[in-house]
Amino acid sequence: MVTRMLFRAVIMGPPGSGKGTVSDRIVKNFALKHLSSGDLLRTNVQNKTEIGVVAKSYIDQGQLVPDDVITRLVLQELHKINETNWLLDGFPRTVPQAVALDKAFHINSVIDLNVPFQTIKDRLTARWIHPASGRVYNTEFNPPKVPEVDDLTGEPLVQREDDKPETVTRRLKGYEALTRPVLEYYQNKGVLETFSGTETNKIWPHVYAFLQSKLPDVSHK
Ligand SMILES: Nc1nc2c(ncn2[C@@H]2O[C@H](COP(=O)(O)OP(=O)(O)O)[C@@H](O)[C@H]2O)c(=O)[nH]1
Ligand SMILES: Nc1ncnc2c1ncn2[C@@H]1O[C@H](COP(=O)(O)OP(=O)(O)O)[C@@H](O)[C@H]1O
Repeated sequence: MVTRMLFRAVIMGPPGSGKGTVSDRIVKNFALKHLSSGDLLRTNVQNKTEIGVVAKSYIDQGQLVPDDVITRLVLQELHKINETNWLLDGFPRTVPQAVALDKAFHINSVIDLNVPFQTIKDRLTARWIHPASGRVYNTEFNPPKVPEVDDLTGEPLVQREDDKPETVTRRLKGYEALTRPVLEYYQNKGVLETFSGTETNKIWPHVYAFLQSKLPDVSHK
């Protein structure tokens, strides 16, 4: 069956560990579709959809959106890209989400970015995003060509409401309590691949080599 040959990966790591940045590099180098639960939620918030209205208060407070809401949203999107290899970013974040995902798809690999919390706190205060595309900048690491302006569209960049220091602390605590068990869940299934470090540029070559070993037949750009 064709679906058996498809590559389904998840990228995990605490908020600010570089999931979006690494995912960007992955899609530039491998034939994978990237789906970010955070981007998906922010689009819904922006468009004031029913889900967006519910999700906003959770996101702004640095809390997770209820499992049933996010699971329905993400699975619906994944079914739309059923025919392609994909990389899921930001989901699952709880064990019930992982169980629900397992029921729908077979996950081949879980890429875990293991970055110290102090490094993350420093990074997130310098994060700027282009909401419409999900493009991510950092005033120190990858600044836009013109401050506070998106390189491609010229539109203004914004700082995320949930990147305020006190909200970041709450998100990191939530990660420890609710998401770390998901790493154990995947470890037990034998699909967890952990990449540790404090700099994306040093972690990236290892992720690249790992994916090359998993996706040998994918055409590289
Ligand atoms: N200083 C620094 N910033 C980084 C590095 N890697 C990513 N960033 C920035 O850190 C922030 C968080 O990265 P992001 O990819 O959005 O993480 P995510 O929340 O896990 O998706 C962004 O502003 C990135 O541009 C790095 O190696 N060093
Ligand atoms: N799988 C999920 N389960 C519950 N809430 C989620 C999920 N994915 C995203 N969210 C909500 O969206 C917010 C932003 O997520 P995301 O953009 O992935 O953050 P980061 O990339 O900084 O980890 C989270 O703090 C949470 O409120």
